[in-house]
Amino acid sequence: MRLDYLTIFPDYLAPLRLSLPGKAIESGLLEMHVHDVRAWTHDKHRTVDDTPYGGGAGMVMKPEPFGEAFDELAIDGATVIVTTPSGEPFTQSLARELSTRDRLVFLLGRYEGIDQRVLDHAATRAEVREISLGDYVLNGGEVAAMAITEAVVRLLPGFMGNAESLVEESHEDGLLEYPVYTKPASWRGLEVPKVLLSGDHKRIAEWRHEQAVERTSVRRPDLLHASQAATEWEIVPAV
Ligand SMILES: N#Cc1c(-c2ccc3ccn(Cc4ccccn4)c3c2)n[nH]c1N
Repeated sequence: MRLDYLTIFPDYLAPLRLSLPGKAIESGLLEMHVHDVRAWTHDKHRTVDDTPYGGGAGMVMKPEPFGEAFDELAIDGATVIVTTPSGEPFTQSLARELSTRDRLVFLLGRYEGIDQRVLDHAATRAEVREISLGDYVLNGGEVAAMAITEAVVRLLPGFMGNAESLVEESHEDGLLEYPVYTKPASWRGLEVPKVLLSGDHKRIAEWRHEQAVERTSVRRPDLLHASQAATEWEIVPAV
């Protein structure tokens, strides 16, 4: 998978190189290219923003630098991800869908956002997905891009050593994860649940499922209702 990021804060994404194991990049499983949008400006001040048509507060990111970047980077056929508070919610299911793509090109806005014509033009050349990290307002798209990147890349075949753990994770089966424990068996008067020390794998699996259902019903009843609704209507998830 190739990842491209168009941002005015390229250093913001530097930690991704730490969190995405270098071996994944060295092995060619992953290519990561971060681009400063100002590279495609031509004025002395390297201007990337201007006042909004129609008035209003703040500034809007100009279309020309993005257009020239699209041409030079040849984004045709890629999946363009625009992080924005007005996007579709980012979910594990969407992470799984994006992990099937060969190339993701992230457009990371600042100010009040990117001129809409950038997205409209991109849509004539690539798949465009406007994605929101959640219902709160950030100052730009970089944080969301890092979260989306980590959630997607870890699903790539061969990236995580133990593929089995991916299946048991929160949200993969529609439930939150069960509580986990490790040594010592007794710590500050707190004991590990005895069932986990029993060696009875069937009972352990049952206990873990019960814990996941209980945790989900308390913290995220919406996830339970969604799965119940799916069951009632026998919705067959897209494969
Ligand atoms: N994903 C995501 C986001 C963002 C996000 C993403 C990109 C930009 C580019 C500029 N801003 C500031 C801004 C503030 C107000 C209205 C519009 N834009 C962004 C915010 N906020 N919250 C999320 N879940």
